[in-house]
Amino acid sequence: MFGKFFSREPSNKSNVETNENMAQSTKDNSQNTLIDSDDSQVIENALLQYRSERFPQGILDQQSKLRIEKQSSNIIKVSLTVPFPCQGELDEIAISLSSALSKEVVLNGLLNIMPVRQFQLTGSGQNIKNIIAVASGKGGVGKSTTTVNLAYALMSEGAKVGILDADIYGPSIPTMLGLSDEKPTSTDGKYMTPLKSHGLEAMSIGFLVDKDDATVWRGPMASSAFNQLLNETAWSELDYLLIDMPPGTGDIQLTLAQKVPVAAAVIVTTPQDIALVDAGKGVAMFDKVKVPVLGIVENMSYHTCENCGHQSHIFGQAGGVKMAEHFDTHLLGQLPLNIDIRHDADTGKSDIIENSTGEIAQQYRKIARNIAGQLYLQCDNNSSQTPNIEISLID
Ligand SMILES: Nc1ncnc2c1ncn2[C@@H]1O[C@H](COP(=O)(O)OP(=O)(O)OP(=O)(O)O)[C@@H](O)[C@H]1O
Repeated sequence: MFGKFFSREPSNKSNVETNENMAQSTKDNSQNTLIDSDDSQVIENALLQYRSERFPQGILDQQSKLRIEKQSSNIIKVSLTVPFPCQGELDEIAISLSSALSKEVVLNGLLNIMPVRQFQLTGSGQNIKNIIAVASGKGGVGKSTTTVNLAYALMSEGAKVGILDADIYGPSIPTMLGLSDEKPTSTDGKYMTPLKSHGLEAMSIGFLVDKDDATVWRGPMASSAFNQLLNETAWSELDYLLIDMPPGTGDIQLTLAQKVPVAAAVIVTTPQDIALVDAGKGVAMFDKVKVPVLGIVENMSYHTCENCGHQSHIFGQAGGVKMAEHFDTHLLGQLPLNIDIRHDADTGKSDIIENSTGEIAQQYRKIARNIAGQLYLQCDNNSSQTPNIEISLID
């Protein structure tokens, strides 16, 4: 995978101070903790040349700072600034570097996320960098389950994340986060403190009123309840706030999409024809209010038999792929119909937090990286600029 990265050609970036020079300058002081300049060159070249779906123009961009430290004779620690959460991808690069150098290489991403449409909470000075709406045209496709798991997955990738449950008519987030018996409190009588599950901040109408009361609300009432939830919650400084939108594409959804400074939207669907038609309406709705759609997550795409490993496509096959092509958007990922996903959602557990390198967690984490990466690529103007790399070598 990394064959092409390990050529020893000198970097053509004039502003890159070579590790050899830096190594030379510190050599006399700390001979035994000094990093081998060959190792450092291999790491630098690998990162400079690294390309992926999420980093078509390279992982070291204009703001990148690369720091290469030797932790012990056999461990090299590398920190680099990244424009969106992608720790899982850095871990994969680290594995390849470790095997190439026969030393343990640890890659640590320092987040430098540019806000696309920053939301400032009135009176608190706190900012939410990016609000992402998660929507589905049709109910029951697993939108809330996917929102919760993607929020945990973004956290596992390194981001600070919150969830706002805008599914006023059927708030399921409290149950999915294991917070159904909790009530928010307020320290100043003005703002509600969001509830937390494994560090994920959450607010839902389900924390405040009885489920049955909310289901009879009409449009304006639902809309004002939603505004209160967003504006009267004392969110921390968040990188991403995911909004679990009510299912459908009617007036309520349209009003919500217009009222909130949503940076982008993600559409969840199953591969069934009927769900896909409705998901298409979701794409059209966001187009209408000029909110970029980052792509489609196909949920319940396939089921893998626990006994023989056979994959069956219970709800049809390739629907999400066709839909993404039709709407000229991205298929952000496909998730299995899986009993653990259902069990976690019903019992308020999170396999992603408890086993962040497990198979299901890796699937959600990859989609989370695709979402954050697409937001960066589609909406951030700096993404195409030439790298200006600062490299420091610490001994
Ligand atoms: N990938 C999956 N594998 C197994 N079960 C799933 C999966 N995704 C969702 N589910 C289950 O499907 C049911 C519906 O999911 P969920 O409530 O997330 O759907 P929704 O689209 O948000 O529904 P609504 O539109 O009614 O709010 C839940 O019981 C959930 O546990």
